[in-house]
Amino acid sequence: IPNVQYTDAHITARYSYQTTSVHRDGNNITASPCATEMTFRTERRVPRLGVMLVGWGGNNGTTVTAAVLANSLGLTWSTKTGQKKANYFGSFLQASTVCLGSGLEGDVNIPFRDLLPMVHPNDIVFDGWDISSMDLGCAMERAQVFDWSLQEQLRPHLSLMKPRPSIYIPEFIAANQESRADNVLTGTLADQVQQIRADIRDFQQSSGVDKVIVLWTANTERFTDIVPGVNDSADGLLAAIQAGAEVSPSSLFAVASILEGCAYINGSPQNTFVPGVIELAVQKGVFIGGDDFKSGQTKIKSVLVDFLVSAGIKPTSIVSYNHLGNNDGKNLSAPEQFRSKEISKSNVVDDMVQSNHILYQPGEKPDHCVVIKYVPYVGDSKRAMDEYTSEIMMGGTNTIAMHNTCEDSLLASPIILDLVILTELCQRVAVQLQGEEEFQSFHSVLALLAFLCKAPLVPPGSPVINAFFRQRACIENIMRACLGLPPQNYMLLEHKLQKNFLSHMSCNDKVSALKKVALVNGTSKPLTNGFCTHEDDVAYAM
Ligand SMILES: NC(=O)c1ccc[n+]([C@@H]2O[C@H](COP(=O)([O-])OP(=O)(O)OC[C@H]3O[C@@H](n4cnc5c(N)ncnc54)[C@H](O)[C@@H]3O)[C@@H](O)[C@H]2O)c1
Ligand SMILES: O=P([O-])([O-])O[C@@H]1[C@@H](O)[C@H](O)[C@@H](O)[C@H](O)[C@@H]1O
Repeated sequence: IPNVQYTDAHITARYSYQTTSVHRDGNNITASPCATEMTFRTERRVPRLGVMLVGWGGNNGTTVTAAVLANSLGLTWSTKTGQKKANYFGSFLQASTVCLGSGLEGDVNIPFRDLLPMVHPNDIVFDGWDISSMDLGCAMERAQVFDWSLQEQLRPHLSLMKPRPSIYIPEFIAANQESRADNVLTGTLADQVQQIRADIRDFQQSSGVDKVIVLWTANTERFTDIVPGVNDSADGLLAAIQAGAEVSPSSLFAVASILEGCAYINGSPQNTFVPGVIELAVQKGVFIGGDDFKSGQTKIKSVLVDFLVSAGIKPTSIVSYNHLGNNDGKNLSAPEQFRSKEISKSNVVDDMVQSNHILYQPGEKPDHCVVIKYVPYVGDSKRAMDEYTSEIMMGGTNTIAMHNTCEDSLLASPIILDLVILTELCQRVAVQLQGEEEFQSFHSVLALLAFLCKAPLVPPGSPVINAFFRQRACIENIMRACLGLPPQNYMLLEHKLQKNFLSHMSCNDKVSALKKVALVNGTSKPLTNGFCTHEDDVAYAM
């Protein structure tokens, strides 16, 4: 296809970025179509990826590591409801599909992961840190997430995995975590940052991975005050660390990762990314992303409120209650740590509410209440109850109530995989604007991860989008752009006119044969037959 070129090294696609520029002059609004010509270039070689988890011995850390091991070993196990098989349900890359387009046979849907060459979770190598010294076999048992018959198969492998000693500053997490802290670094903050950097290098060298991504899935910290001269600039932050000023463990890990050239993702709600961290990431051209995995109640909220507001129904009261008994819940039972979570769970409706000035006056928003209670007996099985009350036509009200029970770590673990795999893919994408020589990468603040986060971190001045399907379409359409394919428009005009014009469409069907290239371990060779499944370790390219 003329606008896409395949070499062994790259997929290079010329793309016309079509937008609508709007100018408002009083009550007059002018909308003009715009086209920005650009070229997307994607490296095709998929690297061997190492993921270092901060909080590796926690429920999420052990669960995601164990799940990858179970999938890579193809494990099955017996339960009271029958035989279970390892899978990646809950990962949008591994377990959801996209409509590639339509042909004479109708829509063609393919696995999301097959749009572009990307890391397969089975191939990820894990390592990490924890303030608890417990090996991952015992930590898996402590987490109480997996069936016993599965744990027995996994334990011999996981027991060999031991978290590295970590940075521990008690004031940042709940006091009830102190009994866990038997695996902590000593020395100055600068010494500890150097140790974390050495750990990253040691892991890369000993494991033989090509690149490392660091992800925080340790406990939620209290928010950090932004202090001029301490954390409001990169230089100030580096000097503050040398001087031993107050810097949170999560920010210290971010600094260490960035200085080692490793992307850093924050799966918790605290403000790890103080201005100094963001500036350092931009200076070093390293990706950062977060905050707070969007896994359960908040994910549903970003769908339900979008549906209600888009349908012209006015949510006026949202109450999100849940209780859980895992260690995360224990940490969140402390006020300052709960406050961090309350903030990230509360801001998720802002963009949808602000988009509809018919329903809401400027500054008006629904009542929104977040409650989290710690009930040890229920463990990782979070019980969530939500109530959405809305105004409907002519003074009517509509109340939606829902109850949602799940193992919280089995919701978060696939999110962790999507975060690191999408981040690694973005590290291989570059964009050249027409008329410019150089190719540029995405901004260091990787806003594309918004789909996976409760409180998306975006580049300064960028809009924060929380609406679930807008976020998902953003990822899909950017990946389509890398293939030179237009965004999905869902118009299906070919079926809506009096005369069906399918036969007149100058599209793929007219192209003698889609150039399909099998991508096997980074090399490429022409396919001899039709599309293959991912299980054949191929990706599609047209
Ligand atoms: N569905 C979910 O599970 C979900 C969703 C969104 C966000 N989160 C967030 O993910 C994080 C982890 O959740 P979890 O259920 O795995 O919690 P967890 O308490 O089971 O695990 C956290 C781990 O971090 C360790 N830790 C604490 N401070 C540390 C430090 N400074 N360095 C290294 N390790 C440290 C703890 O020892 C523990 O093993 C929490 O912040 C939680 O709020 C979880
Ligand atoms: O993802 P979600 O269900 O909206 O939010 C969850 C909270 O409700 C839960 O109490 C907390 O322990 C998890 O860390 C997660 O943040």
